[in-house]
Amino acid sequence: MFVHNDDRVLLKVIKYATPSSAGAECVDPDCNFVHQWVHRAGPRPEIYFNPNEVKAAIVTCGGLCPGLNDVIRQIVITLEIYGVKNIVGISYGYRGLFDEHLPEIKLSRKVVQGAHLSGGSILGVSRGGGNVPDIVDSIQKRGINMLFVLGGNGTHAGANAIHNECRKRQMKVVVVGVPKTIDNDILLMDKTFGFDTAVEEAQRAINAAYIEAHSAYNGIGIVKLMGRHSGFIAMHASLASGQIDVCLIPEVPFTLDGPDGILRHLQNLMESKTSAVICVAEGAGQDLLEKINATDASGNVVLGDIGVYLQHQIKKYFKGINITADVKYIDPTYMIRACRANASDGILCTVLGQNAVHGAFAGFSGITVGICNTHYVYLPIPEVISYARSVDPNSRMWHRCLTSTGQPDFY
Ligand SMILES: Nc1ncnc2c1ncn2[C@@H]1O[C@H](COP(=O)(O)OP(=O)(O)O)[C@@H](O)[C@H]1O
Ligand SMILES: O=P(O)(O)OC[C@H]1O[C@](O)(COP(=O)(O)O)[C@@H](O)[C@@H]1O
Ligand SMILES: [Mg+2]
Repeated sequence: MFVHNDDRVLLKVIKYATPSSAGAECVDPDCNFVHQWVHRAGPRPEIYFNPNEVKAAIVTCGGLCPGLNDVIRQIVITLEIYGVKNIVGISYGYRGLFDEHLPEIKLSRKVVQGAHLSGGSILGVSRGGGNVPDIVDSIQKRGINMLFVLGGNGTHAGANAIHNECRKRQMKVVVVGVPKTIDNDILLMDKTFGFDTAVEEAQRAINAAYIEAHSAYNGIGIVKLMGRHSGFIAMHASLASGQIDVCLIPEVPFTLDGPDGILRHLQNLMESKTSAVICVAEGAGQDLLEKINATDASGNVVLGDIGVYLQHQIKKYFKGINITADVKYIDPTYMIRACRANASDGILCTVLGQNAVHGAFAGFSGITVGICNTHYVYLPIPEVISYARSVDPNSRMWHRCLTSTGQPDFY
């Protein structure tokens, strides 16, 4: 069963009645519906490559994310179904494309069969390094003509630059991305793989913090979750657990001190229910911390530890008002990131991997695959990385989260 090249998927599916409807995005006062669509993903009847002439390479970049191995596995399996025999893995992200000491890893169904049973990436990951012309020289030298790039915003910026350089050199090479970000910060898609697993795994940490807090006299638990600029994991994990009293995300500023601050709210919670659990995203409250003024190898800003800071400030506050408080801090971030994908992400990874290969065989390049309104689509890379997706503080989901925690505005 083939997909027609003119099949389209709508990006927006709500027709708002008025600009005042919750979450309305209207272009005019009547909220007329504007059709915005993207290509439907899937196999085409005509293929652009002779499978015998394909050398496919897969590379995984950036931080780890549950599901990387599932996607690698499915790309390999689907390529073999198309009849491709020359499939390689690139070691340690883009580094494997410029460091000549890192050999290619020969991939086949046999090699990847059980890869999804563990977390991480069988190919390894890395941040930073590499200039695009050197990477494209290496692609040319190795005879790679299909490149599958698994990574986040930075990786996709690299993938797009590689695609443009290949076009400039008139190379018959397709570059297809599969968005990997546990933070779920890629635009235009329902979610990215690994996010669901992260939310699920975070429940274990939240539950531990809850039990500790509820078993202690005036217990306060703090759980820090990933999310550099986007609080999706913290928001969804808080909503899922129903055990969180205060959820803090990068998109919503807060104060600690004063009558509207978090510390006073915690004091009220100790008086009313004798325990509290806080879920904080790593990028939250950075304005309260001393700037580190450093970036990682990829140029991402290094954040201060908001969890440690909160723990310290809460302890100091309760000591100052002479109230006993037992504060416990849990940072499960790397334990979550190293997990294998759950069932729902396993399906997402499988379908994304299959569609990445269909897109490459259709001859599309500079694209990435995603799920949009429950349908699988191909999106142009520049569109999805024009900025990082973040939680809208006016969104219904954030308000649902606030209703669930019962927290006030902290400013
Ligand atoms: N603007 C860019 N152009 C080219 N390559 C980039 C760019 N930004 C990041 N990269 C490369 O992409 C890789 C992954 O980036 P990083 O930010 O660490 O992870 P993520 O892809 O998850 O955002 C790194 O090797 C980095 O050097
Ligand atoms: O310790 P590392 O590798 O820098 O990773 C930490 C970062 O990785 C993430 O989980 C995801 O980041 P990427 O999308 O860039 O891989 C961030 O939330 C976090 O700040
Ligand atoms: Mg990045």
